[in-house]
Amino acid sequence: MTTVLISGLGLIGSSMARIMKQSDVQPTILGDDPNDDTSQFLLDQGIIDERVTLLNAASRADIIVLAGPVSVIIGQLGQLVKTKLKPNALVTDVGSTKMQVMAASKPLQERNIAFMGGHPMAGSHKTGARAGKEDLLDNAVYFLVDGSQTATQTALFKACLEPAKLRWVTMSAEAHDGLVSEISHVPHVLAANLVNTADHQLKHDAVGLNAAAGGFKSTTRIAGADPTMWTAIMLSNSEVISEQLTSYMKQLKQIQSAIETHDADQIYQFFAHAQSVRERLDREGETR
Ligand SMILES: NC(=O)c1ccc[n+]([C@@H]2O[C@H](COP(=O)([O-])OP(=O)(O)OC[C@H]3O[C@@H](n4cnc5c(N)ncnc54)[C@H](O)[C@@H]3O)[C@@H](O)[C@H]2O)c1
Ligand SMILES: O=C(O)C(=O)C[C@]1(C(=O)O)C=C[C@@H](O)C=C1
Repeated sequence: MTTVLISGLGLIGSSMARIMKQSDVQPTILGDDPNDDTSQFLLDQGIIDERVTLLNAASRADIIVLAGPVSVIIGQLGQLVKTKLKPNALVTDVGSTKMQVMAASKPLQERNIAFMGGHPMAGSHKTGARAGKEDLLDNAVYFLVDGSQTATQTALFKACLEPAKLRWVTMSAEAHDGLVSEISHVPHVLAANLVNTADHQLKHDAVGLNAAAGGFKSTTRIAGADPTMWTAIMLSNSEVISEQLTSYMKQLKQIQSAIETHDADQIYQFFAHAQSVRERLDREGETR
C-alpha cells in the first residue's frame, strides 16, 4: 500500500489528490493544510483519507508532495531535513520555479533523502481546493528536474498521476526557469499591468472598463490569479523575469515606433507573425 502525503491542498494539491485517487496505485492520501475548511471539505469528499501535519506524518509517507506557495515549499524543505522519513521516501514539489527549490533541497539530498523537482504546466487563475478538478492536468506538460530520485521512485510517482496522461519533460532548473518565465511568469506581469493601466487611465470614464469585451477579458483572465502565489513566484525568479521584461520593453518600443511613423509594413509583419505562431499553437493543441 502506497502512502502519499500532500502538503498544500489548494488548486494543484487537491487536483493531484483527486487524480491519484483514480489511479491503479490507489494510494492512501494524507493531507496537510492550515485551512480547516479546505481540509474538512476534502475529507468529506473522500479526496484525502486523513488530515495530518507535514512534520508529524512525514515518517509515514512513501511520497511527499509539497504543493503550497513556492516560499512555503522552500521553508518546508529546510524543516524536512530535520525530520525522520522512510528510507525510500521521495520528496517532490509542484512549485512554479525550480532554481531556488532545487537549491533548498540540497541539504535533504545530502542526507540521502530522494528529492525530485516538479511542475505541472496547467492550472487556473482560481485558487483553493473547491476549484481543484480531477481533469485539471489532463494531457499537460509536467516538468521534472532531476535531483537524487531513483527510477523506481519516479515510476511510482508517475503511476500515481497516470490518469492525467501527462507529458513528462525533464530539464535543468535553469532551463525550466528561463522557459517558464517566458511562457507564464512574464505573461502574468503583463496581464496584471494591462488591467492596472486600463483601470488607472479610465478612472474617470463613466463607461470605462465595463465596456471591455472578449479582447480585454481573454488577454487579462490570468490577472485574476492569487497575489500571494504570484508574489512568491516573482521573488523566486526575479533575475530571469527582469531580464525578459527588458527585452519585452525593447520589442514594445519597436512596435510603438512603427505605429508612430505609420510603418504599415512593419505593423503588418508584427501581427502576421503573432497570428501564425498563435494559430500553430491552437492546431498543435487540437491534435493532442
Ligand atoms: N495555480 C496554478 O495555475 C499553478 C500551476 C502549476 C503550479 N502551481 C504551483 O503550485 C503551488 C500551489 O498553487 P495553487 O494554485 O494550488 O495555490 P492555492 O492557493 O490554490 O493553494 C495553496 C494551498 O497551500 C496552503 N498552504 C499555505 N501555507 C501552507 C503551509 N505552511 N503548509 C501547508 N499548506 C499551506 C494554502 O492553505 C492553500 O490551500 C504553488 O507553488 C504554485 O506556484 C500553480
Ligand atoms: O491557466 C492559468 O490560469 C494559469 O495561469 C496556469 C499557469 C500558466 O499557464 O501560467 C500558471 C502557473 C503555472 O506555474 C503553470 C500554469
